[in-house]
Amino acid sequence: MKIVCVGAGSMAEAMINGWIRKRILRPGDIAVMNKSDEDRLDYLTHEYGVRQVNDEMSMLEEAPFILLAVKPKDVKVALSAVREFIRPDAVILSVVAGVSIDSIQEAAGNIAVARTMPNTSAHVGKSATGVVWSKAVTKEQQYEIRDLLNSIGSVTVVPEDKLHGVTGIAGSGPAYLYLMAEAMVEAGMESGLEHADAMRLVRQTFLGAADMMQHDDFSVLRKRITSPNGTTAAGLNALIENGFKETVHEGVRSAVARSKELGQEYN
Ligand SMILES: NC(=O)C1=CN([C@@H]2O[C@H](COP(=O)(O)OP(=O)(O)OC[C@H]3O[C@@H](n4cnc5c(N)ncnc54)[C@H](OP(=O)(O)O)[C@@H]3O)[C@@H](O)[C@H]2O)C=CC1
Ligand SMILES: O=C(O)[C@@H]1CCC=N1
Repeated sequence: MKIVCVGAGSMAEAMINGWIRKRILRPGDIAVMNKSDEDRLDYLTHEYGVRQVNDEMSMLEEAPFILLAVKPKDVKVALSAVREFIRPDAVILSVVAGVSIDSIQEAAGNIAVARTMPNTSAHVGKSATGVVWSKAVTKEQQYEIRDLLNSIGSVTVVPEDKLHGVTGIAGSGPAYLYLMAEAMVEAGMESGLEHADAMRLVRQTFLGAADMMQHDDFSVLRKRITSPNGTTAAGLNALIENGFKETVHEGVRSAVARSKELGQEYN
């Protein structure tokens, strides 16, 4: 047993899928537990081959890593139910928004904690993950954690207070892009495109742009598309005049503020 997932929802599944697809962990290395949704656990076992803790809390005693993937409001109750079974030399890998290392250690006992902020692109091994670890995390454990996180995407080590910003642009970030994509499909259909065609065109536009973004600054890429007085200039001017950048700033600011609120509410 390598890792027990306390919480088996969207984020846990994305990471499990990434780890298994990237062969960093075998299904049998992973066990899952949640609050009450047994059908969910059966789905994860059927889909990925992972094990279920059920009442065998002794599985936690075998695990060098515990993935904490419950909602902030559930952290204290979830950890109080498992703390006596967590190995003293284990590391809690938390993906919980806002909840500090200190709060997790207070609820779990003085266990080493790595606080991370991934996103659901972990499903396809392309998460943008921020991480910070408590002093008790050994160098060896840091390497293992980096392997676990690198296998599902990129890893950025930040001071703990910067994880709010990571949450604002990366943890929540994919949702902003999906909203933009939805709006582009709707607008494409308004221009007369069939839904299926608009979906295919928007998907490929995002896919191509994401690849291009690996090689050049975003403003350089944008300028290469913007012919003087052309269609892109018309589109960008309308977006900017209608407050597009301010709106994006406001969205990120709101997510960052909510992350800080969660920290205050549940620390
Ligand atoms: N979704 C995302 O894109 C991201 C989420 N996160 C963070 O990941 C965490 C989980 O989010 P997400 O996966 O979306 O949430 P979900 O609601 O999908 O999953 C929450 C899980 O926690 C379980 N749970 C609740 N209470 C307990 C408990 N006492 N003991 C054990 N398990 C419990 C639930 O079980 P049950 O179903 O039985 O109630 C469920 O499996 C959050 O803290 C979130 O901030 C971080 C980055 C991205
Ligand atoms: O929306 C949330 O609170 C979680 C954390 C980042 C993405 N989803």
